[in-house]
Amino acid sequence: MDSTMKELRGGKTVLDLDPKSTVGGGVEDPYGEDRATEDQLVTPWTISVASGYSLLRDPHHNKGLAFTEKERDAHYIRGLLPPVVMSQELQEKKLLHNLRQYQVPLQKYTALMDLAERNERLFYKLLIDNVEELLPIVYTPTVGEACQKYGSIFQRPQGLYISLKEKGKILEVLKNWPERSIQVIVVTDGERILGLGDLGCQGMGIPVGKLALYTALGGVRPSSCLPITIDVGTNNQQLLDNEFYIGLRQRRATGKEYADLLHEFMCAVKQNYGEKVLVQFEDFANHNAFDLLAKYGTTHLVFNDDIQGTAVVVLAGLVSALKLLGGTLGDHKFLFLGAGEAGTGIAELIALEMSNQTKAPVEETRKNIWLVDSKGLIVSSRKDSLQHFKKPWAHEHAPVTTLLDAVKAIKPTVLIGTSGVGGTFTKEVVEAMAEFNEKPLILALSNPTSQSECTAEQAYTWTQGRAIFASGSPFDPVEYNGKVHIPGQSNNAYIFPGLGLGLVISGAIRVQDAMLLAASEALAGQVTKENFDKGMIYPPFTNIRKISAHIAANVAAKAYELGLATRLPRPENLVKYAESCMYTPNYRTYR
Ligand SMILES: O=C([O-])CC(=O)C(=O)O
Ligand SMILES: [Mg+2]
Repeated sequence: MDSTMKELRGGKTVLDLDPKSTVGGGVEDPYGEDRATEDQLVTPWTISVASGYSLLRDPHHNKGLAFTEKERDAHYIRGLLPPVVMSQELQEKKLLHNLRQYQVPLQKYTALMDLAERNERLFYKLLIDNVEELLPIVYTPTVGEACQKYGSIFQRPQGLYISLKEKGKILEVLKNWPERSIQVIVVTDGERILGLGDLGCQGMGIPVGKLALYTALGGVRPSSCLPITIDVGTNNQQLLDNEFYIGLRQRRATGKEYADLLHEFMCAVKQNYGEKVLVQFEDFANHNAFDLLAKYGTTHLVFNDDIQGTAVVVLAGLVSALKLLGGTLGDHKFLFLGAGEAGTGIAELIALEMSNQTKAPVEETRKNIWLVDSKGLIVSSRKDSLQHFKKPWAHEHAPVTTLLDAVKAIKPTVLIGTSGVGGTFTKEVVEAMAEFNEKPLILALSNPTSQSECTAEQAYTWTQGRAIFASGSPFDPVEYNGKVHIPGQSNNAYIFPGLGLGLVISGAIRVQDAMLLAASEALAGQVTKENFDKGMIYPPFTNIRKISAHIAANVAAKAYELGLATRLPRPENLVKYAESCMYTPNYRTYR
């Protein structure tokens, strides 16, 4: 096989396999070097490094104590390590043991980020093998606290920072990133980090966390992932006053200045990486998120995780909840608290799916869905003063100012919280839901845990154990009246890794609603009878790589059907193909 020379930072050279090997009946394999076959693990690439010292400090190649005697001789490592040779499994066991000694989640977070910086494969092996335990550390909720304290805990940059200072030079900045074949970018401007508000440049923890999940949960190769934070300032005065703040010390640029920087960024991304690179918008504020998605949705491969990813995971949860509740989507009535990205995004996807099922126009199916924002129920008399994304939901109704009154007036079967404000599903609200629903479906989706509209325990207690409950952030199982209830985690982490993998392996060039529905259907299809018997509406995260492969396959199939896939010919068995493309973190043998 061909080899290519790659310059390592510090002037060392590594011989690497050409990542564009051809596999699977002539289909160009986007993952090349990272296919998970046994063959690959025992007859791996050729690597020759001028200095063993630099090999030990390169997180992509470092294996620490797992370097074998032969490798220590061949790659100038002898003496640079203690004599013992340790297996990856034993290294993993040791790390897990050490992590469990920390009482504070943020300490676990920094320990895991240090590991990623030191030994990437061990980091991913640990994360994949212990996903349920470590997801709340690397991701929501701990990542939220990490962003709040990012300036203080900052050690090394983990992604690309593009600030107003880089205006006119964004293409050059992209070229400074050491990897060239980027397939997925997650970008934030930090203005609405989870439900925590404007964290400015410190929002970087979010793209880093999301992309760690792209690799661990979706099998996208780490070197193909690029976290980016766009810094246009922050309106968070506490951060501006904090001496350790890492971002621009100015208030947010808006209007043309903002739009121009974003436009330069989007153009530079396409110019540098081509049209098949996926750009995932993450945690932008409402007033930019919808506009960016609309503006670039027709020219770039873009996806908004908060509008679309959250919608897909919630729709999947609703479809599987129907197995417990009975009826069709059209038989249910939905009430949202929160009419921003997540609220209106979910509402629109539900209305679309209802319309597909009943053939009624979407203008009709929307009428089963009601939204409450900070000023009360969204009704037609408020139309003039509403932001454009709220207008489709302004139905005929007398004004209602509180959530409790809205619940009493609308009598929803499903209550969905996307408000970003913790504790807003009060006892009265939840009890009202339980009054006219045998099994009230309650989704408290705001993140992190502190912003959840109610806790799992509250939902089960206030409904005498009758609620079907899921939340954005994880909650432990709750015992009520001798029965254990397992809350679902309705988080877009179920979706974006598989959806992104599907886009990448099919070479898709656009995201369309039909692909979102395909992703949702695939997730709902992964909930087993055993899960339903336990009252679960989502499968456990332990199976997430298999789930992601099914989501990827369904999304890719839809991309081919719509003529949006460029990777030809279409592989016959897309699930198998998706699985075969997934990155595995096991060490390779270096010859
Ligand atoms: O990051 C998460 O856990 C889910 C999400 O996108 C958000 O809350 O903004
Ligand atoms: Mg988000």
